[in-house]
Formats: sequence, C-alpha cells, structure tokens
Amino acid sequence: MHLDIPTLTLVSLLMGIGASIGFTSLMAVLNTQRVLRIWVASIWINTLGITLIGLRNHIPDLVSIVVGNGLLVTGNILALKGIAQHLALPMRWRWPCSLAAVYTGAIAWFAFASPNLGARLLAGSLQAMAFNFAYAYLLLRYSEPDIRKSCRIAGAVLVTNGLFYLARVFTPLDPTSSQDLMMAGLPVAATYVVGILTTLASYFALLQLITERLVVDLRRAARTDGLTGLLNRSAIVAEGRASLERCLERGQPFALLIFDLDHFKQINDRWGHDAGDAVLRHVTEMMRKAIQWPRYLASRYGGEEFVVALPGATLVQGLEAAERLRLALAHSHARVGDQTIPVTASIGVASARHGTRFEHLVRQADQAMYRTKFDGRNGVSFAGDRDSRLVEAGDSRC
Ligand SMILES: Nc1nc2c(ncn2[C@@H]2O[C@H](COP(=O)(O)OP(=O)(O)OP(=O)(O)O)[C@@H](O)[C@H]2O)c(=O)[nH]1
Repeated sequence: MHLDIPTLTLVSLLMGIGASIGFTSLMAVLNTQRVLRIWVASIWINTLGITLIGLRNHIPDLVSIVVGNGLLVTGNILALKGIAQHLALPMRWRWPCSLAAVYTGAIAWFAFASPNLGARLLAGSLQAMAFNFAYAYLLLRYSEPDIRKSCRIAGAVLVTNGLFYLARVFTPLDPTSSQDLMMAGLPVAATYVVGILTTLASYFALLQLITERLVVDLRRAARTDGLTGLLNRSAIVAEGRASLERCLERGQPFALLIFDLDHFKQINDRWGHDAGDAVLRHVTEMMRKAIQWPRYLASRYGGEEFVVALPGATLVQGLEAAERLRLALAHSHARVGDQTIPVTASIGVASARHGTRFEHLVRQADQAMYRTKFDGRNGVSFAGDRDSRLVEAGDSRC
C-alpha cells in the first residue's frame, strides 16, 4: 500500500463524506440543536472543497484550486460562526471574511499569476492555523461554567490542530513536484496522515460540545417552568431545601413568600387562555423587578401561584419585598395586544426558625396567603406562631 498524496486525499474525502452524512443524520434527530445546522453545512462545504482539490488533474485548475480553496475557507468561517453561536457570542464577520478574501486571492495569484505550489501550501497552512487558534480561543475564553468541560477538551484538540498547521509551514516540498500538489513528496504526505487524525479528533470534539450542551439543556428544562422560565415546583423544593439548610447552619435568617393571583379564572374567562398566559409572563417580569434580593429563588409553584425564597432575609425584609411586589403588580397592567388587564396578588410571608423544614415554611406562608384572600385579596399577611404550630401539628388545611 502506498500512502501517497492522491490516496490520502481519497481517504480524507471519504472521511469527510462519512462525517457529513453522520452529522446530517444527527441533525435530523437533534433538531433542537440549531448550531448543528451550521456545523453540518461547514463540514459539507469543506468536503466539497477537498473533493475539488482532489480532482486537480481531472477538472479545470480554476475550479480545483481557487474554488476548492474558497470552499475550504468558507467552511472554516461557518465553523467559527457555529462556535460563536454555541457560546452565545455575536459573530464579527469582518475579520474572517477579510481573511477568506485575502486567502482566496493569494491562492489565485500563486496558481495563475505567479505559480508557486510552496506559497499555496504555506497560505493554506496559515489560514487553517488561524481558524483553529480562533476556534480554540473562543472556546477556552468564553465558555459558560456548565459546558466548560467539553469546551476545554475541544479547545485542546483545536490548539493541537493549530500547532500541526504551524508545523506544516516548515514542511519541505519535493523539488520534483513542479506545481502538482499530488506529487509534493513524502513530508507533505506525512502531514496529510497527521491532518486526517486531527480532523477526526475535531469531529469527536464537536460531538462532545453538542452532547454536553444537550445534557445542560435537558437539565435546565427539567427544572424550569416552560411558560415563565422560573424554577418549577420540584426544583424550588430541591434548591430551597439546600438553601434553607445552608442559612440555618450559618445562623442566617430565611424568608419565603408565596403569592396567588386574584380572580385569575376571570381573566381566563374574559380574555382567553392565551391572555392568561401573557398575564403570567407579565407577573413574572414584574416580580423579577420588584424582589430586589441577591440570590433569591423564584418559582411558579402551581397554575397562578408563585413561591419566592429569600435566603438571608428576615421576616421584615420578606414583608418589604412582598409589599414592593404587591404595589408593582397593582400599579401595572398587563398589556395583551391592545388590551390592558389589571392584576393583583394575595401574598403570604413566613420566616424560618431553627429546625424549620422548607415544606413547612411553604405551608406556613400558604396559610398566611389564604388569610389575605379571606381579608379581601390584594394584600400581604405573615405567618405567626399559630400558623407554624398548625403546620407542625399536620393541620388538614396545610
Ligand atoms: N392561562 C392559564 N391559566 C391557568 C394556568 N394554570 C392554571 N390556570 C387557571 O388559573 C385559574 C385558577 O383559578 P382559581 O383557582 O379559581 O383561582 P382564582 O380565579 O385566581 O381565584 P382566587 O385565587 O380565589 O382569587 C383556573 O381557571 C386555571 O385554569 C396556565 O398555565 N395558564
């Protein structure tokens, strides 16, 4: 078997086609991962570029050399866009597009105006190195903590790729190669072997990025209420318990408020369910502005019932936050299309003592909230000793 450049080009091409098909079928399954579309396009475009370059002796040089290399660099720009999107960064197109234009111009110049295979290989290595270092820089510099592991692994792979292309800059050409890349000699062929391995490693790095993002998205979805983006009931119970425990261990106070929208059924009946949903989103927005407490936990606990935990807050601070929230809601109207819908809430506040369990605290606040409903709604009540005694005794209303 001869590992000459035409054979290695064929191997790269087959690998590119295999990866393109594999990533395309993955995209069909994971259609929520929009970034996959960009990476799939990038891999197909790169594969097409490699195909044209590999067909050097069978198609016009203009198509093989200039269009082929133009496609390679276009694929690289798309890969960069995909990485920026994965990291939720805005993409600045000017630099990569300028680099691509300069690169394609240089390739055309060294193919036709002043033919020089060494210069074309040098330009190819430099642009691939620049893109690999750019991908790695973004991944290592801007990854969020929950997807950091895959970003670090991918970053390391891409730095290795970049170093490989840097080393390729110094690879000597076979003097008999004339202008034909397919006859560039053993050292260049050796770089093809390494290139195939590093490309394969990059595909696996991409898969890791996608997998970790998927796990994070699923974990987030499992603890989030789809309508409001707040924590859901099981998440506030789990996170509230842990937060309460930490506060009690440190001897810090912990307040909790629960609020229920007043006559929400009438809103649904009068303006429709979609308007009701819009009101729930409006309430969420107002609540986020009104609470003003560091590291608070907020959840939609039930249909139109919300729980907010304030770690480190005393009962008085909890009542102040509740009153801010009540006023914010009462003074704002939810806008739905051209309708304005008034909304008020009944709020109950409770605070933890030594040994209080999170579920008990919720029930105490709930008792207080029902008192507010009973007293005419649109108000704030707090749980007293009687509420905590009732809750701890397992009163049926709890
Ligand atoms: N639009 C919308 N409505 C919901 C959602 N979840 C629950 N609801 C509605 O919320 C309403 C709650 O009604 P009730 O429990 O009678 O409470 P209320 O009308 O607010 O009355 P009070 O609490 O006594 O002031 C019901 O009509 C539910 O259908 C939701 O996600 N979206």
